Amino acid sequence: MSEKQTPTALLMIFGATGDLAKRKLFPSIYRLFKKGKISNFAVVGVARRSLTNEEFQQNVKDSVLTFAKESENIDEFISHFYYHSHDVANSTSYKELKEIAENLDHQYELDGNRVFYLAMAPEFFGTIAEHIKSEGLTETKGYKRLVIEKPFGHSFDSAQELNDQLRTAFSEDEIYRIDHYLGKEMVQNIEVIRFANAIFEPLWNSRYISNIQVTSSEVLGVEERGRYYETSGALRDMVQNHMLQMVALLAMEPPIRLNTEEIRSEKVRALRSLRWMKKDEVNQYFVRGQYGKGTIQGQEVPAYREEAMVDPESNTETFVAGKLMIDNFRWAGVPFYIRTGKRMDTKSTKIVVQFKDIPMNLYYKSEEHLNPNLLVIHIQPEEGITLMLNAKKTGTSMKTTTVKLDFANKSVDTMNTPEAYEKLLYDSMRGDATNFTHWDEVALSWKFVDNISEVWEKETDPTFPNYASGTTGPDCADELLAKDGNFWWPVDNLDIDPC
Ligand SMILES: NC(=O)C1=CN([C@@H]2O[C@H](COP(=O)(O)OP(=O)(O)OC[C@H]3O[C@@H](n4cnc5c(N)ncnc54)[C@H](OP(=O)(O)O)[C@@H]3O)[C@@H](O)[C@H]2O)C=CC1
Ligand SMILES: O=C1O[C@H](COP(=O)(O)O)[C@@H](O)[C@H](O)[C@H]1O
Repeated sequence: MSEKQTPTALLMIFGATGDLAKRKLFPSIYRLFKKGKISNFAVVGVARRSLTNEEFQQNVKDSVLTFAKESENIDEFISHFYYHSHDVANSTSYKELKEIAENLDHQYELDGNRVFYLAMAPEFFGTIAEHIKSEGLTETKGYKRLVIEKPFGHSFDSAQELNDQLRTAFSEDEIYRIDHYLGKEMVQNIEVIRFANAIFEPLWNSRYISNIQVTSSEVLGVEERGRYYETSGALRDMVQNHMLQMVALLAMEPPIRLNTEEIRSEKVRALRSLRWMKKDEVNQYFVRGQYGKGTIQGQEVPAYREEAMVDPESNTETFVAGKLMIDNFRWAGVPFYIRTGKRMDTKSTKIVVQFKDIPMNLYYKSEEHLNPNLLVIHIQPEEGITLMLNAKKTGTSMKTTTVKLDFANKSVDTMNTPEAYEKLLYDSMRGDATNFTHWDEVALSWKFVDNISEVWEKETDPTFPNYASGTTGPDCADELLAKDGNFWWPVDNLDIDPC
């Protein structure tokens, strides 16, 4: 697992003038530097446009000041940054990069350790990896690792093709596939909540749990990503990766050791247990939606079909809800409900574990309504855990009331936070691949999602747009749970009645 607590490495960022580098990567590297987690390091930014080292360093500085909002030792920090103007298809340019890498290796005593971070459009991933290998950048006495952004393919077949290309240059244990949800504090906490608490693990099965709900709702629309989103939709954009990863962590068996291989192998087993749907069953288990216009925080927002670079008759889903069944001994009969959507009423990612009702109502009082116990894991924007219990109302009567036990972690940004990238970058530099997705997980997730998209791509949904922006999504999502006698627990305020 962790190789070294203060790793030394040359970080080569392909796509260093892009949005991800500016908003997430530079502020994250800065935080690692500021906390003293890295000191012997150098960064080579690689992108198409022509920039001097000084101009690039100024960009990095601006990004840190804007997104990390800090400036301590900033000039020392940016002195570690270098720039190389480069076209991904140009072999000569990789030779120049090799020379730069060797010089920096020597100058910063980096032991030949190299992390290649691909923060570029996915169509370039394979070409870059092949050139890195063919032009000798992987010939180094230290480690070589490839960190790769999403999306990892568009289907199982394209993901496999990409994987084969990457594997010509890097072995599986050198490939770090980013799923930024795995860097989130409370997603990493799922295992600890489950396996470090005697009060949960014995109950974590079909005897005591009625259903588990995982919601990731966003207020933002597709913004300027219409072109990408039209080919992706919520199913590929969120379900194939983040949602299934959270389900795998909730459903997996306790690993025999808390190391990368054992955790991954349990996640793979959980994904392998997902019930396979026949084509004519897909719409019984999964429903979709597309946002229409609406009002969010007092502002009118356009419908998805009116967004830039979106087909005015688009059939792309911006919302997905699904019922996953995990056909193994532990979970037989327990639905895992997932939902994710854009332009919803709240930005929130939450997991609600609903326990089964107790076998008798308190003292057989039929008029007394008892709420089920709930364990709520708040992933974002607030981070924490809530346990909903029943207790006696204060006073002389024996009436019950629901009480909340709350633990709140420090609140972080409402967005895809740099903290997640900070942890993942650090892990990639010190060789801990636990919170990255193994090819086996990617392959299983794609096969599951392909089965759904193959059905949806053949059927235009005549109800689109079927939810107004600023709402909790389409009615079909509520009907999906109502068929089972269940309902979605609200994600913004658990004190109110279920939605
Ligand atoms: N932005 C985000 O928040 C997130 C992004 N991602 C993923 O990260 C990756 C990068 O996204 P993002 O930063 O938004 O993309 P951008 O479009 O903002 O940046 C693209 C980068 O690629 C460079 N580039 C483009 N063509 C070439 C080429 N032929 N040769 C060399 N460099 C080239 C650009 O350089 P130049 O500008 O000089 O042309 C630029 O640095 C994508 O895979 C995306 O899916 C994942 C999660 C979130
Ligand atoms: O990967 C993605 O995630 C973001 C949501 O991330 P979050 O950390 O803000 O929950 C989503 O907006 C984007 O479409 C998707 O590509």
